[in-house]
Amino acid sequence: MRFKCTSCEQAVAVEDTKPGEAVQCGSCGTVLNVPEPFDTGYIIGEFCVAEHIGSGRMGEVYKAYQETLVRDVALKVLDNDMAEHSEHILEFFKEARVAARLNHPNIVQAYSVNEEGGYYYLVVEYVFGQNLRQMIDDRGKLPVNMIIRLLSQMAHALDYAWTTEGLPHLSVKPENILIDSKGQIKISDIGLAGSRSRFSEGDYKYSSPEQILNLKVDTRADIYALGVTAYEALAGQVPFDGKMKDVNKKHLEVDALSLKELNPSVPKDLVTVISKMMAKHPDDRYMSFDDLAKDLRLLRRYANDMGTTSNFSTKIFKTRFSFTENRSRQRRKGLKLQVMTAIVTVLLLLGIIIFNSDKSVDKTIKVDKGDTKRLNEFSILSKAMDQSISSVEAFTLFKKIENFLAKYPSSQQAEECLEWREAVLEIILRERRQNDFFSEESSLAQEQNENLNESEDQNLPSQDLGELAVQSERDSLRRDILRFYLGKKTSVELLTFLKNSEAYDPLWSAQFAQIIVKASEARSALGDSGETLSGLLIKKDKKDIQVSSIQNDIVMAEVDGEFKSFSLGTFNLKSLESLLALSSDYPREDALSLLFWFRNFHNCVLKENDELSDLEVFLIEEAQKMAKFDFEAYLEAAKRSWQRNETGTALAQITALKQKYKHSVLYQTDKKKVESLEDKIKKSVSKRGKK
Ligand SMILES: Nc1ncnc2c1ncn2[C@@H]1O[C@H](COP(=O)(O)OP(=O)(O)OP(=O)(O)O)[C@@H](O)[C@H]1O
Repeated sequence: MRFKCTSCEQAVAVEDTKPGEAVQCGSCGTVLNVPEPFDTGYIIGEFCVAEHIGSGRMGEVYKAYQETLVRDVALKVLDNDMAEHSEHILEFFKEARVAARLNHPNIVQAYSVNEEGGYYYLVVEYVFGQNLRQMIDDRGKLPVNMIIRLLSQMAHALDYAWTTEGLPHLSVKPENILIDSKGQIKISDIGLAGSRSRFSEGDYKYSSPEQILNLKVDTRADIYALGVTAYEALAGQVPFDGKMKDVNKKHLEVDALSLKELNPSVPKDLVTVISKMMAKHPDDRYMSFDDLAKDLRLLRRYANDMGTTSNFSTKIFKTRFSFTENRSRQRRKGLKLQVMTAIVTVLLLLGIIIFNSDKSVDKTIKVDKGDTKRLNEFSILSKAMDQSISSVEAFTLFKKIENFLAKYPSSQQAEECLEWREAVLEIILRERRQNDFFSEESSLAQEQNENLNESEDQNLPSQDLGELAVQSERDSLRRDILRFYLGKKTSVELLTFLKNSEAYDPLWSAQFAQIIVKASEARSALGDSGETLSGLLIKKDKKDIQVSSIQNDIVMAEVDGEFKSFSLGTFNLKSLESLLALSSDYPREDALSLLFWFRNFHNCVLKENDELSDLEVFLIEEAQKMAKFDFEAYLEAAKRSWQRNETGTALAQITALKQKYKHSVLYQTDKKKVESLEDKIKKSVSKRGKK
């Protein structure tokens, strides 16, 4: 484990020691006591724990500092109970990945999800401020304007999550609403509904009737919970209090006490909005957060005029509100009916399961011929199980088994498949643990090499499995990574990203991590000191040449014992070198370094007719797109300068364009266009000269 020395602030790494034992700091010699995991100073991944913030259903929450990115973060560490179940971990990772895709000013940003030493933790934006629970506890009833603002911001965030990812929050409550020091509202834990609900019965005081009844839920369940939250913040008490059983009953059947009576300063219109949010039947609520946001906008617009007697906007609300008292009552009846139906259904199901459990497998479901082949693949895996199966293969197989189960959930073969799925998951997790290559910077390269050698030495268990490993899931992940890479992300960001994706595709991530590290080295060598990239093998005029150095657009290389220089623009399109001729400045270096290292990393030299890997093809395509963009931008700039009569600039621009692209396909294709513009510019220049 690692922790920070309290004296010199350097990281101290210790092995086989227990918390409380005395050790000496390797840097300054101070004698220190080994802290408990997650005590202040404890280091996990690249995060140094600062303090414990609180506890939730998923586990403990800590404030920590991320030195590489110089920022505070919050670490949400999974409970041991939860971390013991591989399927929960997988779900946690899956949900965290979806959460990380969300990007909204009113949503606590999820950064990454990691594992170290058996601890699984989510890293999220740290919100410096208070949560709504603390505010209600400290201040009692909160101001009307603040709640309208809170509702609006929450509505935007929840609408965004629902419309972009189809994610309901399903745990909206004051504890999850954070208010930062500038008054900005941020909702936390979005996307983690499944992981959270595993270990508790839920936030019953905020649960919508449909959640209580276990019916299908959508974003309207969040509308209900947010209504309850707003009610509590304004009334200083929840609408329904007591034991879970009683509260559930009240959610289903009882109307809350009048908010107006509990807090006369709440305007009638706001009372109406909150009542509509808390309607028992989802159809009587706002249909979406967007609808709610519209009413809130109206409320805010008139906020200055709002008073206890104001009813200026009632007209507007009335036209929008779709429900009447009558309909509401009908709904309630309907709801009761649904409760009865739900109970009867559960009893029936229980009956069926108890008395006729054999029939839960429908043996008549036939597996298609094509899909029977899949089962053979699964059985091949079974034989190869104890041999070396890479995690990539395991992951692909896992996906396949999942698909099979989704298609034939109650077939005879499903049971066997479930067992295989479990076993495959084990492999994935085992590999994940083995690939923990980010724990120590210094041993990074060595560990990666080990991982790589291991994977190279592996005998692929079968042709079938080998093919399985090249599946689309993996490719899309690669694409993400490459986009990141080409999108000028820093290496640190990329490494963090890889660390997360490693759970998904550990082997490839490990390889790519090495490429990134090396490519960054190459890039900095290219950029600053002009140091060599000697040793790189590239293909030129059908010969393998060894690069001596690359600077700007010039490659120095030894060919037949002689040092020669080449313009990068002269490299063949189909080889990886063509990237240089095609891409614009920054990405060109990145992409090329990456490709060089990719090739060298695999100890192979690109031959003229070599088939390019998917990765390379993709990189080349990306580079081509970027180059096209760059080329057109040059052309457009020259044209504009010429139109503005800035002929000197125009000439310089067109000359630069030609110099940069004269060897590229882009130039060949648009040669006429370039030359005709050049002609026009030159004519203007000479006209000016004559004048
Ligand atoms: N990103 C964050 N920044 C600052 N404090 C946070 C952050 N996330 C959570 N907290 C605080 O940590 C505590 C525990 O949060 P957590 O989300 O784990 O549990 P909860 O919301 O109280 O309950 P539940 O797990 O049921 O959602 C809360 O007091 C919360 O305000």
